[in-house]
Amino acid sequence: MLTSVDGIKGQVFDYIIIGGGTTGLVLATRLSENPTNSVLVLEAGSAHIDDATLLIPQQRWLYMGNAEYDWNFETVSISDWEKDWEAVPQSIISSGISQRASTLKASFICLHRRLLNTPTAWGALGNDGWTWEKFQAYSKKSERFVEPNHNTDVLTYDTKLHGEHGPIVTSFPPLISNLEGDFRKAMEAHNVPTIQDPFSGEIRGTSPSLSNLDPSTHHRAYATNMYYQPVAGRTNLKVIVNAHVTEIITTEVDGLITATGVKFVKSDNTYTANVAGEVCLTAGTIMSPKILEMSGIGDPAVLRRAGIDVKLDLPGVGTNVQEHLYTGVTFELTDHFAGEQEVNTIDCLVTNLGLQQELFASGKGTLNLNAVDIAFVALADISPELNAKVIASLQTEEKDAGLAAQYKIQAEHLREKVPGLEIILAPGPTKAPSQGWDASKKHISLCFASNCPLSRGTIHVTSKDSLAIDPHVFENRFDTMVELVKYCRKLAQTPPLKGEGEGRLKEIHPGPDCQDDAAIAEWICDNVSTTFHTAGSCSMLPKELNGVVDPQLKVWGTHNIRVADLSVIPLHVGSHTQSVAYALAEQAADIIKAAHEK
Ligand SMILES: Cc1cc2nc3c(=O)[nH]c(=O)nc-3n(C[C@H](O)[C@H](O)[C@H](O)COP(=O)(O)OP(=O)(O)OC[C@H]3O[C@@H](n4cnc5c(N)ncnc54)[C@H](O)[C@@H]3O)c2cc1C
Repeated sequence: MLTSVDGIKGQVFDYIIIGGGTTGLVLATRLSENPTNSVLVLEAGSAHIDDATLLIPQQRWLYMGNAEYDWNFETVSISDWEKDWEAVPQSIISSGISQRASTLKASFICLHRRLLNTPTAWGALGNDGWTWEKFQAYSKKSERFVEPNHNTDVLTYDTKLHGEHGPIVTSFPPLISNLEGDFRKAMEAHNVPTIQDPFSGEIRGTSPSLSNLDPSTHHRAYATNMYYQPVAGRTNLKVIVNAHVTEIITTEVDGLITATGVKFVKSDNTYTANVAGEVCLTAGTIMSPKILEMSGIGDPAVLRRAGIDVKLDLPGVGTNVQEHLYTGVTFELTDHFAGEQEVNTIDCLVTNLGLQQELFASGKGTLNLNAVDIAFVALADISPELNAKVIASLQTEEKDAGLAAQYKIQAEHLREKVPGLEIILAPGPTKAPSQGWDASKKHISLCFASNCPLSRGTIHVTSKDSLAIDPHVFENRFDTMVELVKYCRKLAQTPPLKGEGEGRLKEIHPGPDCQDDAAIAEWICDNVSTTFHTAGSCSMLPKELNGVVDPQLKVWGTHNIRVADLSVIPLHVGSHTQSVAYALAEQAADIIKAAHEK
């Protein structure tokens, strides 16, 4: 239950979970299944239980950048830009990475994907027990799939691949764009097949994406309402919100750092919560390394610079940060019909939001519209020449041992055409109307993301209060993004997506004036964004490969501190991360339970 600081006075908990977001609430729910375990969750954000701002997924403009919901993190300037990065406006750079605050950690459009090769790669990087089979089993454990009863020609699936009894309801959005069939045929014309259901793990191709939406309410289904709320009455599970953790309190026992409690600030007062069992960090990729460093665990040079006493020399903390990069080409739709059906786009959310809000509850209207079709492709699909160039560069570049092990796998993936790029058929523009489009018209975008980054960023404290997030995103060239722009343009000219005659897709961003590679690269610099899929800052890797946690998710050199959020991913997934976070947390819960049953 939600509790006050007084509600935990004098208690010593079996588990303290830092961060009540996606992974934290899964862990809290599972660890408190045993009534003899006492579990405390400390969450920096507010509760926002039953908050329509979050429950209606398409209302992202209400929470993005709103300090009540959003941490509004900013990155530092990109440090090693291939071109003269002084010329790049700071706004692009500083809008790099941001995460949401609150127990109600929510995602945008809620797309679920699973990619076979990545959990296998985590195992190959020295992590016994991390396999595709386990990942698939834990994904199913988190999921309750509801079959669609509309657009069944487009919304294909294989029930065998989905969970039936898990907490997170997955379904397809009630409203689709109606351009999906034409998009698939255009992709097929470029030798990218249509696949029935990507949950098999073989995702190369175009397929319909699931959303974490409850079709009985049309609301977002996520950790707060699907894991936590049903068990909120458990007396052994306590959650304090608006509790900002600043430090894990430790002592040394038998040469291992051992947590005895957690320091947190609430309403400007500092408190300590005591632990007898374990501290589990689930504060997310950006804040988990910060909390470790604030606790004296990290690279001694970083800690000393920030004025923090070194308790444990662990140089991997805050390194190996990986992110997906995202933007899109936007087109005005000059013909509003695909065959007999009108194309649905989100433009009318700008011109007639009131009507759309009225329609929402009945499952109608544009607030129920979501992107459905995503094509996952390999770099070799869009440019065999660039693919060969990147593979060669991975073999010759100098790097540390941890990165060398990851690059070896990334080169294999590139050779084997493992999809590392995605193209999304998005039913709307990529920018706000103030940035140059007319909301009285209809728009679609071919959005794209580069999901298997070669560069690695860092997240480190610079003092006791400040954090430097340095994404290093363009260190390994942005030719891939340039090729993706060209590929999306080619797709827009491919029948039947193109439409009749001159075509129905009139490009407005970047627009016809942006043609040569240098101009496209410049446009990308100005328009690229995070996908909020940041991972890797507390990587699960052998210590000698710069790892932070072992395969049991325990911080190397500690007795009872684990990290169980997306920061432990040692090599980024080529898919969206939310379903990965649920599966990871389910596996983490079993690891922790097993450790204490011994
Ligand atoms: C805007 C946005 C859109 C997204 N869209 C999608 C999507 O469409 N599909 C998809 O698959 N994925 C999406 N994601 C990604 C997905 O939501 C994340 O990968 C996932 O939630 C990560 O889970 P986590 O538990 O690691 O971290 P989080 O869910 O971020 O949880 C961390 C929690 O810790 C809390 N915390 C941080 N520091 C402290 C502290 N010092 N003390 C106490 N608490 C603290 C935070 O407030 C937060 O609640 C999106 C993410 C964002 C931000």
